[in-house]
Amino acid sequence: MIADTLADAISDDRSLTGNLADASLRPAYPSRADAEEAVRTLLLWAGDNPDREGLLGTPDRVVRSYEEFFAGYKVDPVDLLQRTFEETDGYDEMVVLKDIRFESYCEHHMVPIIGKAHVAYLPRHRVVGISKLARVVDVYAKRLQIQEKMTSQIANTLEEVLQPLGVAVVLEGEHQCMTTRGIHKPGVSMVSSRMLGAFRTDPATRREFLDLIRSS
Ligand SMILES: Nc1nc2c(ncn2[C@@H]2O[C@H](COP(=O)(O)OP(=O)(O)OP(=O)(O)O)[C@@H](O)[C@H]2O)c(=O)[nH]1
Ligand SMILES: [Zn+2]
Repeated sequence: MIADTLADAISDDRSLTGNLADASLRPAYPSRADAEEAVRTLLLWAGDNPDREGLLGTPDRVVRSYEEFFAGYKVDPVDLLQRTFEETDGYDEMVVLKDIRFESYCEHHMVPIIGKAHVAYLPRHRVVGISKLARVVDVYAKRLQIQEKMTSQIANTLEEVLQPLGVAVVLEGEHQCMTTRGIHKPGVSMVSSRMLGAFRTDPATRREFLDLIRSS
């Protein structure tokens, strides 16, 4: 399902994050003109003149950029996983998709978190198209996030929809709020993980996954 507006998307429980679940706490969805006006205000706040030639098109460009950065609010990740394949001739080993680049946005500072996701699952009966694993990563990345929440959302969705024997998700992210502002520590990356099913209960399964994502 592709929702027409953010308001439609956030009225769907599966797309919800945080307080958006409670309609009474949800502010009205702004018009495009309101969004562009907000960018003009920020240009003024930065100390520049939004009416100078070089900045005249900037509110429109920023709003279009935001549509791209935050496209994940309009997609239901559950829908992405509906097509599965049963004919695997008994395949019952781990499936690992590693080094999936993601671009997300820190919910505290609204600056990029750029990194890699590694996703694995142990199929029960059916497998899913591997591009769909990367699509699920993208849907949650293209929202305002903290890395721990994004890690859990990816793992929980795969578990809920595929009902496999286990799911593992590891994210490595560089947070621009730590590299280009504040503490200014370039080169630092945050690692987060969520292990479910066999990846949580069976140390050998967990080890195999961690070895596979480490090897080049
Ligand atoms: N746990 C976690 N923290 C994050 C993530 N992204 C950013 N942060 C941190 O969120 C915190 C927000 O802290 P605040 O003290 O409210 O904000 P701030 O004054 O801008 O903090 P500084 O970044 O230390 O300048 C900072 O420590 C960030 O490094 C994330 O994905 N997970
Ligand atoms: Zn931040």
